[in-house]
Amino acid sequence: MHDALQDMLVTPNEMAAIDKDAADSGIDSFSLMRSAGMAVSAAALRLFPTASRFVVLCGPGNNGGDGYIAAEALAESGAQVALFSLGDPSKLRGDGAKARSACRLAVVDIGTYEPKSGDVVVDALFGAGLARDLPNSAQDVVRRVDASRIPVLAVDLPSGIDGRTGEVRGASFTAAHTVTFIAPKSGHVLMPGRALSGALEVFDIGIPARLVAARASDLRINGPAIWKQYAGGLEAGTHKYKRGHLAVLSGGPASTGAARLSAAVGLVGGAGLVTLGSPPEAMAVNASHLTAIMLKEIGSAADLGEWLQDKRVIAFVLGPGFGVGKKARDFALMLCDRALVLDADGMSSFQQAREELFEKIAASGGQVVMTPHEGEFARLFPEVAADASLSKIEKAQAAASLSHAVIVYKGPDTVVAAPSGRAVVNVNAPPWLATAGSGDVLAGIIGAHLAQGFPAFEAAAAAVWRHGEAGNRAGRSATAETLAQSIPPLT
Ligand SMILES: NC(=O)C1=CN([C@@H]2O[C@H](COP(=O)(O)OP(=O)(O)OC[C@H]3O[C@@H](n4cnc5c(N)ncnc54)[C@H](OP(=O)(O)O)[C@@H]3O)[C@@H](O)[C@H]2O)[C@@H](O)CC1
Ligand SMILES: Nc1ncnc2c1ncn2[C@@H]1O[C@H](COP(=O)(O)OP(=O)(O)O)[C@@H](O)[C@H]1O
Ligand SMILES: [K+]
Repeated sequence: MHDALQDMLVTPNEMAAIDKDAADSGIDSFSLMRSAGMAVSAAALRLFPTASRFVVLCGPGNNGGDGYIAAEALAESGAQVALFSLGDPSKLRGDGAKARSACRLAVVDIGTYEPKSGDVVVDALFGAGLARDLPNSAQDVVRRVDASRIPVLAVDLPSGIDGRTGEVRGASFTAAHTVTFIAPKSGHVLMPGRALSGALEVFDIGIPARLVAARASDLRINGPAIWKQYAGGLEAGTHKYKRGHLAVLSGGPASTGAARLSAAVGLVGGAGLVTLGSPPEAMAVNASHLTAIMLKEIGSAADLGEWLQDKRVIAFVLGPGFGVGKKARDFALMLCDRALVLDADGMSSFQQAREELFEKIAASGGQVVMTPHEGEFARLFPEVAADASLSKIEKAQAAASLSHAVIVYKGPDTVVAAPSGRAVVNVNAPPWLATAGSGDVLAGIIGAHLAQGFPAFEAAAAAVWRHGEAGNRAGRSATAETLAQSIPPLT
């Protein structure tokens, strides 16, 4: 596969540009539509061999055009097909009109469709061109189909999903399976679009890879291709300092567990050594719970300053259980020129002082990763969080640009974004990662990667992926402790 196409994600606008480039290069757009429609019909027959009737719902644009091609192909194969249209099919234009006239089935208004058991709905109402909320007549049919629980095969996107944001526009079908073309759209991987798309199949309708690659942005689905160049095997002659020294800063005596969890994960994640920096009053409790992790008393900024003289301490994790306040701010500002994971309390401490942090990150040139969940994101980037026009990807990109840090915007569809705009969306995380301490585990894996010399973006992307894999290995009863034991090796 062309390198630029590996795991690529496109927005509907980029898809439209690719489409136009294809037409300008002399490719017949109707032949693309025919390939798309044929792929849908093949998927319908393959996935639903016992369907008693395929109900093809066609919209007013090219998504509907794909539907007419699929309906004709299904009928040709001998299947029972019923065809419904949203709006007057005589108003179809261009390829859509051509597809309608090549379909010999009678078409009736969508308002008359009553779902019956044994039906399979082929949803070709709207795809990438959905520009506003679904019209009421489409929302009504979505509700009827939902209530009847008959399976839905979506063409390109479940109608109602915004292909850029993954959000529901009024209402959306819940598809068992979606056949999309050329590349997944961001709306297929962002929630709730990902959950509503069901299994996603990407079909190559024949647009040359060079045309697609020319429009490919720096947006990908997260996977090993992103970081594999930093995750090579260990050389036989390595030693623990070469593998990297990670430091994790502990909170006070009543809240030490989170930092110890990150520290333990740091070793599993591949750092050669991990030291827990502890305030004096928490030394005893930390000492009583540590074995392979080293312990150092770090009570004040002066202690930290002295420790920073040791350039072999490569990376730092600050935030888990640390406590919100001036000490966290002082420590964070001292660490901006190193490799730093600023998590939890480390970020929340800057709610009223973020400019100071962002300026320091910009001026210091370190490798800083921030890991907000939705609440922390809204605290640190309220104006971005409140902008309803932005997708989660765009929000993470805006936050990275504002803060000059790599942003890991956590959740079921974690987005990692760099200040340059480069971004990945993670898709391997199971819902049981939502368990107390799971974020501390993630911070520890990122720290381990930074200690090993990964650049911040790759460190974060690889960690989010390994965290997801750990969840899959640990299974549904995962706790932060079992997650920590289930992190897969880097290669
Ligand atoms: N990419 C490719 O190479 C290929 C793509 N292909 C297929 O093309 C699909 C994209 O086609 P598309 O651009 O015509 O968009 P589509 O989703 O059919 O909707 C647009 C129509 O709906 C209308 N409309 C929009 N929102 C509305 C609303 N809420 N309520 C009412 N109306 C609304 C809008 O009208 P307008 O907004 O202009 O008034 C317009 O008429 C893509 O998903 C894939 O299936 C394949 O054929 C193979 C090649
Ligand atoms: N529904 C979900 N599906 C997959 N991953 C999730 C889901 N909810 C949360 N996560 C992941 O679990 C982790 C939770 O981190 P965080 O919110 O900081 O929790 P904690 O503070 O309890 O450690 C994040 O990596 C997040 O992406
Ligand atoms: K659709």
